Formats: sequence, C-alpha cells, structure tokens
Amino acid sequence: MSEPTAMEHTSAHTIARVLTEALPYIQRFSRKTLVIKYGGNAMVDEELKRGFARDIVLLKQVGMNPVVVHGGGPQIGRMLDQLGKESRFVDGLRVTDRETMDVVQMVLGGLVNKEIVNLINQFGGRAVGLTGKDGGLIRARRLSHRRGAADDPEASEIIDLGHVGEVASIDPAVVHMLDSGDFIPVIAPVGVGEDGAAYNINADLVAGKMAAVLNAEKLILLTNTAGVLDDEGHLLTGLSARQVDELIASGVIHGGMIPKIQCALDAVKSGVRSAHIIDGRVSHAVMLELLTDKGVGTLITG
Ligand SMILES: Nc1ncnc2c1ncn2[C@@H]1O[C@H](COP(=O)(O)OP(=O)(O)O)[C@@H](O)[C@H]1O
Ligand SMILES: CC(=O)N[C@@H](CCC(=O)OP(=O)(O)O)C(=O)O
Repeated sequence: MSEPTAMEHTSAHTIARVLTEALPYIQRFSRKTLVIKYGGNAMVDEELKRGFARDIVLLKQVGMNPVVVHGGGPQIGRMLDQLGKESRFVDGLRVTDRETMDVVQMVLGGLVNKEIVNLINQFGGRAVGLTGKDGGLIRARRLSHRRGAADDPEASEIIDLGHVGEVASIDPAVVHMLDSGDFIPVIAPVGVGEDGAAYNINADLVAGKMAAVLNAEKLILLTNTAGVLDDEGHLLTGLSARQVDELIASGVIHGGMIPKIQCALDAVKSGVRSAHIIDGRVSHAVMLELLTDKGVGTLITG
C-alpha cells in the first residue's frame, strides 16, 4: 500500500476533527427535545430535502428527540393556482375560506407531510406524520387579526381571515408517546376548533408553541435567508429581545420575518433554552447548527 499523500492526510485530519467536534454536542443534546420548523421556502430542491431528512435521522440515532413542524405555503399556493383559485395574504397570513381550507389540509396533511415522513423513513428513521387533529394535538381558535397601528385601536380594524387560527392549547401526549417509542413526529400546522372545524395556523406559530409546551432545548426555524439580516444585508449572528424590538421599529425586520422572530422570542421567554433562525438553503444546515462549533444563522435570546 502506498503512503497517503499530504492532501489525503490533511483531509483525513479535517474529517477526524469535525467528527470529534460533534461529541460534546451529542452529549449535551442527548435525550433533549429539539423542535425544528421546516418552512416551505426551505424545501427547494430534492438534494436539500434528502439532506434535511438524513440530519433528522442522525439526530434521532444519536439519542436526541427531534420534532419536526413543517410549513408548505408555496406548495399550497401552487395547488390553489392549479385549481384556478387565487391566493390572498394579509400581513403574511393566508386568507382561508372553506374551499381554501380543504386545499390547505390536503397539501399540508397529505402531500407535504407524507413527503417528509417518507424521506425520513427512506434514510432509516421511523417518522409518523400528524396534523393537529391527530391525538387532539393542537386545539385552535379563530384568529382575530388586527390590521393597522397595533397601539392605536382607532386607527386599526379587525380583519376576517376565515379559517385562520391560533394555537389555543397543545396536548403533547401523542408526541411524548412517539418520542419514547423511538418514532419521529412530523407535524402539519392544522388545528381543530371546539366546534370540530379545521384551522390553518402559521407554521412558525405552531413550532414556537410546540417548543414551549415540550420544554424543548432548542427551537430551530429553517428559512430562505442566511438568518436575520441588518439594513446592509449582513447576517446578525445574535439578537436580544430589545434589539429585535428596535429592528422591527426601524423596519429592518419586516414581512414574514416579524412573526418568525416573535415566535422565537416567545419560545425563549417560555423557557426554551435557545432559538435559531437558520438558512434552509444550505445543505445539512440542521447538523451544522447542532453539531459544530461554527453554528449558522441568528441566535435569539430572551
Ligand atoms: N431583516 C430581515 N432579515 C432576513 N429576512 C427578512 C428580514 N426582514 C424581512 N425578511 C423576509 O422574511 C422572509 C422569511 O419569512 P417567510 O417568507 O415567511 O419565510 P418561511 O416561508 O420560511 O416561513 C425572508 O425571505 C425575507 O424576505
Ligand atoms: C395562516 C397561514 O398563512 N398559514 C400558512 C400555513 C403554512 C405555512 O406556514 O408555511 P410556510 O412555513 O412554508 O410559510 C399558509 O397557509 O401558507
């Protein structure tokens, strides 16, 4: 056998270093619950989706309890488009009439949920897909959405968004049962009202509440930016509640990033150890965040 070249030696050394670096993280997060929100915008290509599924299987294999909450906004939009139905949003929330609600349930609970479940299972995991209806997991109530100046009721109005809900309560029994049975829960953000009606809930909201109720070690929100960016487009690696307020007030944080960061803040205030907004377009983003010294994206602290 020939001697390894200098290049082979360096690369073997790097691999060993990276693997060793993972050990303290594996020890720290073993048996801990990690809620990972997989946004529809981060499910952009097949290779990335497979990388995500592999990461989840690996985390479970080394003793952590990953709980996946997924979105699927763009996928719902495409299906509505195919059916000739318009998508309408108010402040980032989809106006959801009865017909749209049916499509939301079909796409989130059927298509997207089962695609993620299937991918995880193909890599050797045991994923089980749930909507908030299963096992009475997510109780919802109709969201009363106020549009306009939040601090001035005179200048704002309540908008009827139809079947858009917020989380009223979460009964985590079914998630605990799956975790303890070595299954990986994959949750679609559909809740059920007292009247038995289905409600469409923003997936960030569900992930944040789920992390709080499960007393998770971490909430990781995967999206389609490097994390939270400043006004010059540079990544902000760490943010406190006060800094977040300032960035929202100055308009640097806007649109879909506002509910996302608020969910992250709420989760941290409710006892989740840390929340991260990371770039789902980077392959193996979850593994890099959890198992390397580098970390990726923005860390939000209370
Ligand atoms: N300061 C900011 N940093 C990064 N993204 C921001 C910021 N302010 C607004 N955004 C927008 O928020 C988007 C992420 O929210 P959203 O589209 O709802 O994501 P997802 O579908 O992953 O839930 C980004 O693509 C970006 O357009
Ligand atoms: C009320 C509301 O807007 N619900 C979202 C639910 C899916 C979601 O949140 O998906 P992403 O995470 O991919 O954006 C929707 O209908 O698009």
